Amino acid sequence: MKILEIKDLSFEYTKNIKVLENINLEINSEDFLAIIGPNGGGKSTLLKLILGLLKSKDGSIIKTLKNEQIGYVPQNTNLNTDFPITALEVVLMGHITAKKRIFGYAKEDISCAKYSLEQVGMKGFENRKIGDLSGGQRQRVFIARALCSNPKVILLDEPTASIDVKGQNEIYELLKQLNKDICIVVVSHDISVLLNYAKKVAHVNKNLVYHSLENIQENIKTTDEHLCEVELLSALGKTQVCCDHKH
Ligand SMILES: Nc1ncnc2c1ncn2[C@@H]1O[C@H](COP(=O)(O)OP(=O)(O)OP(=O)(O)O)[C@@H](O)[C@H]1O
Repeated sequence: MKILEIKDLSFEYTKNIKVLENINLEINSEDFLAIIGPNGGGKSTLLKLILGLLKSKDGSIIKTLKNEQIGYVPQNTNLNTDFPITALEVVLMGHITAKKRIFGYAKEDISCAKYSLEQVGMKGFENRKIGDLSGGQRQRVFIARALCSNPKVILLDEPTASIDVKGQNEIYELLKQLNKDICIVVVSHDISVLLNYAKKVAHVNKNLVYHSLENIQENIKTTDEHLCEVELLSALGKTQVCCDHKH
């Protein structure tokens, strides 16, 4: 099912300097879409437009979802890890109805937050301080926070930045599990990891070039731990992957 359609979308922060130009993209409920591209290419801007945090005058974004059905895991979550807040409290922050009352959170909000932690493999960590968790565990907590509103799609901006290769794979395995029920859209530079999980790739560098990966993933697997973006794009080019884009 189509959940989002972007048509002829352009965006500029500064007048006459386009950061995104003529973007066309369709996202379906079962997708695992990787958004790749160089620094400053416009990936985060595209996510913010999808989330409605930025608005554009040019083009349209048609969503069949309510805003609360879109989960978001931002880049470099700006959380002071010295702040004495527990994993459970971080997750509760993502619960739209959760309000701290005089005697604490409502029982149903707490059980929902606990279930989200369980979904990301963090059962038993509810009362651990967020600052005491590893980078990978902390990222799972932020994914649990996004899961709280029962989203149909989760957008993640560089979810594995500063996490080691083992931790990256664990996060992507988790996303693969979640993708059984939820559409996943990930901005990432971790090309080799993404290759094993993404079903589609959108390369964003002001324009958007779309690739379906389904039939070529096997061909471009390498023994290297890290496949750089140039190698990936060259592999995509060699295998003549069809792109439904206009240059
Ligand atoms: N708030 C802003 N005001 C003005 N320009 C901005 C703003 N945010 C981003 N930009 C500019 O827009 C362009 C795209 O930035 P964006 O953060 O979307 O790129 P990105 O592909 O996500 O980059 P990275 O991979 O480095 O995170 C860059 O040139 C950036 O400097």
